[in-house]
Amino acid sequence: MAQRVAVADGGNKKTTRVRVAVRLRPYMSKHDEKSEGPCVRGLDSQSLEIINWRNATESVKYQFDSFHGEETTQQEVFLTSVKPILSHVLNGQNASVFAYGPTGAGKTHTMLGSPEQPGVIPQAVREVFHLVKGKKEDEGWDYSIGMSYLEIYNEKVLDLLSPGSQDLPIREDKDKNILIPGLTHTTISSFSDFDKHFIPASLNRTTASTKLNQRSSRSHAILLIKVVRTRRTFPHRQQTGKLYLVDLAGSEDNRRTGNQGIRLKESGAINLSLFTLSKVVDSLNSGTAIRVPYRDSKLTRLLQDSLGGSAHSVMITNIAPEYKYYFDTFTALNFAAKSKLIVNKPFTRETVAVPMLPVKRARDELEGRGPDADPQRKRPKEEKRSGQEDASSANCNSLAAPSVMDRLIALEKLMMSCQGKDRSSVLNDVAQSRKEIQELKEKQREFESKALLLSRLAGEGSSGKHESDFKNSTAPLQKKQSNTLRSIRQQAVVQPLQVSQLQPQQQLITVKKQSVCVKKKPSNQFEPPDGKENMSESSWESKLDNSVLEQSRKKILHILNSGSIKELKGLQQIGDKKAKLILGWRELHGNFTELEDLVRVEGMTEKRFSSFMKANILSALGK
Ligand SMILES: Nc1ncnc2c1ncn2[C@@H]1O[C@H](COP(=O)(O)OP(=O)(O)OP(=O)(O)O)[C@@H](O)[C@H]1O
Repeated sequence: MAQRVAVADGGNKKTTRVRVAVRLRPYMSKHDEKSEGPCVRGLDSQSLEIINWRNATESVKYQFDSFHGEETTQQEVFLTSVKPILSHVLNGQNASVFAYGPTGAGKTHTMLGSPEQPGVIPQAVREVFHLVKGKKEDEGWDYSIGMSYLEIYNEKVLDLLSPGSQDLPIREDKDKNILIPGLTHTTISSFSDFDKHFIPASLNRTTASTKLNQRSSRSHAILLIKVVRTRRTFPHRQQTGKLYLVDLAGSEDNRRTGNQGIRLKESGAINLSLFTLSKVVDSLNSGTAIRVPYRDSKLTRLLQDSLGGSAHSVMITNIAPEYKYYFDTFTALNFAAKSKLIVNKPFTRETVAVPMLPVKRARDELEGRGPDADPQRKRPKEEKRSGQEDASSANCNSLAAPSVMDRLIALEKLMMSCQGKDRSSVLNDVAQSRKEIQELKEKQREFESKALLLSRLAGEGSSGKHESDFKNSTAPLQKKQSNTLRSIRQQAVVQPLQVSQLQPQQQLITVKKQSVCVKKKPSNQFEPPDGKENMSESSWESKLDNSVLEQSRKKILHILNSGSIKELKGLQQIGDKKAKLILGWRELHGNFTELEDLVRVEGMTEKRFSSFMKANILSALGK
């Protein structure tokens, strides 16, 4: 009888790094309503540059294991990034290839492709058969190849070869191999045999139409190719190599995808598992983590024996060049480049004087007094700033108000300086900043129709003055200056949140007050919902000393913002499900600004919140 042997990698326990490739999808004008042109482009076979959000005349350069530009063919991607790891699978080692990136950036195209342009999956399977054929002739091993195909949808493991099956469990055997009992495993004898099973199973994958992609993948699709080789002679040693080919669901910003209801829930699960994946890749690549957080999502748990350890892994990060993907691209690049050398362009900054609207103007806009105030009046405080920032805000498609800009600058510095540190807090900050930016951008759009044309100096004064410091022969990457863009620039300066005398916290509240979707109540003055029961729910608060109450609230907020699942579950009325929802919310939106934000978590009504507060504060006081 065949004996199973544990597969070791020459006794070397060192965790291998995840190789990172980036693929840029061709520019598509249909994704660029404002005709702004691309905001990212390749430099050479390993690096690319993206326009700096702080100043469109600058760019930031990233370097990866490989970069595949817009022109790269499916075959080139396969040959450079995937083929080199396949031979290991025949030697009983594990490997994984996964496509990561924003929705609509080309993951499915890269992994699956089309009959005319087959992607990584068909090419890799063909290659495995080819390699096995080559091996058989001279070595004393018999090979058998099998496949399983599953999707992780809303944190459920579903068998795509057996549609309609239930959520499958993920287990680990004593040799630390990951198993999925009940998952269909089919032996395949040729590539056409594979196709016969794979193509109909692919149609079982959960997809749906979102604003950004008509056929957006709503699940992570995972193809497992297992190669088992058995020694022909006694004692018939057997080795199993696993190859995971993964088409991840897109990382999403729900404001842009227009997701609601079920799509929003799917998106929460998608983003949560991608966040965990980013932590796992980060831990593996930094080499400093004591514990790689594989168990925090089904996706990473399933890939545990094929990602890190002695496995060979490649992440292909897909990005799109259009401006509307800018922040998704930026985030994806920062994720992908975490363990890479991020080269920050050393710019000689020229100060460009940009006339800014007075602070009052923004208020006038907010209060509906119209934009008739003197457009030449300047904000004294803003003028004292470096000038560089003024130029930035004008040039950069009005991405952010100063407070957010400051925050992003700090964040960017942090990202560049903390290689090797745990970056989950940085990622949280990124999520928070993105949220703020989105809110600001929405606000801007509201005022778009009212905004007066301000000064053309904002962009024109600076756009020709800076020269790219990149040592490449290509022309500087600059945004096309469409009419629409100009008007957006001008909105940058009428951004109502540039009220410099407000503290950041106050500014945030201002945004939220204007926001349609955020219910806001001043902290410490939580108004109870209507109804008898609620009246009694609130009366207990008035019996407590204010400072005691405030202290308890702070403690609860602290746990909500930094507690692990276990710590969250330590709170009254928070079970496993709610703790996970809170964690998920936090990962998507960043920290809770105040306790009342909790009502934004799925299933937390105001009534429940009220009762949650009472239970927790009273229990903390031992009442
Ligand atoms: N390199 C490429 N060359 C040509 N077309 C491409 C390329 N990459 C992507 N596309 C096209 O762009 C569109 C979106 O790509 P795709 O569906 O692969 O994105 P995705 O990242 O898988 O999106 P989602 O996460 O929503 O599933 C498709 O029409 C696809 O054919």
